Amino acid sequence: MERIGVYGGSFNPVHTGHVNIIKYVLENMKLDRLIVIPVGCPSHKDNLLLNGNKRIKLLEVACKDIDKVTISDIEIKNKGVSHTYDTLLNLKKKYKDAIFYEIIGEDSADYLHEWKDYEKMVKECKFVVLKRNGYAYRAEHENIIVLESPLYRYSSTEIRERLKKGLDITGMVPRKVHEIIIKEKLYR
Ligand SMILES: Nc1ncnc2c1ncn2[C@@H]1O[C@H](COP(=O)(O)OP(=O)(O)OP(=O)(O)O)[C@@H](O)[C@H]1O
Ligand SMILES: O=C(O)c1ccc[n+]([C@@H]2O[C@H](COP(=O)([O-])O)[C@@H](O)[C@H]2O)c1
Repeated sequence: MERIGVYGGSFNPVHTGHVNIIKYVLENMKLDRLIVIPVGCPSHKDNLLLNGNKRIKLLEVACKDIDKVTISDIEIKNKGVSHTYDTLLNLKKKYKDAIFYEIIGEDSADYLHEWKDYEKMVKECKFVVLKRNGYAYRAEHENIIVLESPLYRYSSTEIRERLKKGLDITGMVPRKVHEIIIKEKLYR
């Protein structure tokens, strides 16, 4: 059975932590494929995100050299609020005989029980939780796997704030992503 990782997020913008998480999970969960899904319209926060196609472009640049990774526009193309369970059902139609591993950080895991259709989702896929600074999540279901992952630095918020203040973000995002952010004056 194909092992498919699904990594959803705002990616506003993609940062070095995201990229390291992708590499770590691919390796440690022995995934055959990992689909990165930038959110279209978030259900749980204001939609003040950079345009979806720009976020996709930055993700493509960031993941260009990582085997087995694809960036999906499924949530960005769909009108309406994005819900992970709806996306999972869509993917299940396309990849019929696969096990899905939803990749999240501990901060997301902390309110996972509030996600739409959480009870159904936790029976139909597995969650893979990555450690995050300042959190101490404990799994409450056998399908939630907490990895003993390294602590990855950076958050998109931190990067947006630095850019607004005109501060340097070298190393916080992949080099090519940095170049585009500067060239196109994103997040100013
Ligand atoms: N440094 C990190 N360590 C562990 N998990 C992370 C890290 N950065 C992001 N994640 C996880 O990756 C997923 C997507 O993250 P997201 O795109 O929201 O980035 P973020 O840095 O948390 O953004 P923001 O600061 O805008 O909230 C979420 O489940 C989040 O918990
Ligand atoms: O489906 C839900 O109800 C739901 C509620 C909160 C968050 N999510 C998803 O969790 C992922 C991480 O969210 P965020 O805000 O940390 O980028 C992203 O793909 C969201 O769509 C999903």
